[in-house]
Amino acid sequence: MTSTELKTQTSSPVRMKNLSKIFPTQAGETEHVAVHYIDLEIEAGSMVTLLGPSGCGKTTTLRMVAGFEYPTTGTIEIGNDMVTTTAPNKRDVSMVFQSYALFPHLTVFENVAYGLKIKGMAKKEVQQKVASILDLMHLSKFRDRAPSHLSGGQQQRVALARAVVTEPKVLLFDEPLSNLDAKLRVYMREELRRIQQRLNITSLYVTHDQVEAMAISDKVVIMNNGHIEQAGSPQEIYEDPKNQFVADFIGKADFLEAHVINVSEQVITINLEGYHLDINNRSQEKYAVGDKVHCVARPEYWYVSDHGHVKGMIQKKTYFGSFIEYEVIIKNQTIVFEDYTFKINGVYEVNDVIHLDVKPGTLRVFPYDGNY
Ligand SMILES: Nc1ncnc2c1ncn2[C@@H]1O[C@H](COP(=O)(O)OP(=O)(O)OP(=O)(O)O)[C@@H](O)[C@H]1O
Repeated sequence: MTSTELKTQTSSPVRMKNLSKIFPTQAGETEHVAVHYIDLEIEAGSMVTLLGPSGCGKTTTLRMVAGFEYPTTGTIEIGNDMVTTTAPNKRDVSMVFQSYALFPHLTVFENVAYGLKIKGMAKKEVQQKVASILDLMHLSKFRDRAPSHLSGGQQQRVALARAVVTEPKVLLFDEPLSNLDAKLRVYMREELRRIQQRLNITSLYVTHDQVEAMAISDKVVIMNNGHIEQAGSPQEIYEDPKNQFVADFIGKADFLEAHVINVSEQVITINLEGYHLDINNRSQEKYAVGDKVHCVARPEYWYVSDHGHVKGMIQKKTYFGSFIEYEVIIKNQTIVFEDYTFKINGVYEVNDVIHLDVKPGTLRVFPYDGNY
């Protein structure tokens, strides 16, 4: 293989240890802890996404890995190199921005070639390498166009080509798809994941969009107030949220008030509006009989059953094409139930009384917190 062919890289992990960022006091304000002593590893060749509400510290974390901000405490390693305070251009990372940040006066080819020329690569090698990457990104036919003559999606592909052509150790994405319309976002996120996996580049991605995060990530990191609430595969985060914040932030969840009526090593039995439900006892929290708890249920885990544990009346029905969402009143609380089987099993109407059961092992309990 020549150096101009596209390689699947030997990737490097990124390790952040005890990383924090405290922005200094400004006039009239107290100092602000944007990132709060986090530990996080991005495994070699993997895609990790930072997800969380506005202001939770996602961008600041990304910028510390890029070298645009220096941490207040902690360290950042890329492979075997400690880069905590290394200048951005010396740490072998590339960043893809929401704004594309292409050079308007250069063609697509020249934009992608720029970083290689700066590195002093010979002209012939540059030609071959850029041609390979444009081919991989399905951009060859646009090579002589100016960025202004491309669509948003095409411009973002050029930005990605420019970021990966220099074979950086780490690729950083700062909400790269935010400017694209919904359909193009879906297409582009698939493209982006394909390229990241094809080139095996260790990547850190910041987004507000949880579906996007689930679709492209090996690991999703849920941040809140500068802390990591949970890091795990998309499935772990969705199916086994560690706390109320994660359960509430990812997907839909009912937070139902209930009381503990029995606790064994394996099972916590709760009383939900007079109905008794068994829940796997996997929580770190210790519960006692009489404790008030939140019982958290995902809407798609409920199903109608003649002998269902919980009886209620439908008060609202909404059609979403692939499922129907029912709001079911259970005495003083509402269970939201999404029925994906209605095209086979039939439809219920408002005021119908139904019995619901829930898929075993899918309910969670958390300590009662008036915020939910
Ligand atoms: N240069 C700065 N000086 C002072 N405070 C800052 C600075 N940059 C960010 N912050 C604050 O740090 C906190 C975290 O900001 P950050 O941009 O990392 O959040 P975010 O999760 O990326 O938010 P968003 O999703 O809105 O982009 C915010 O409260 C923000 O106001």
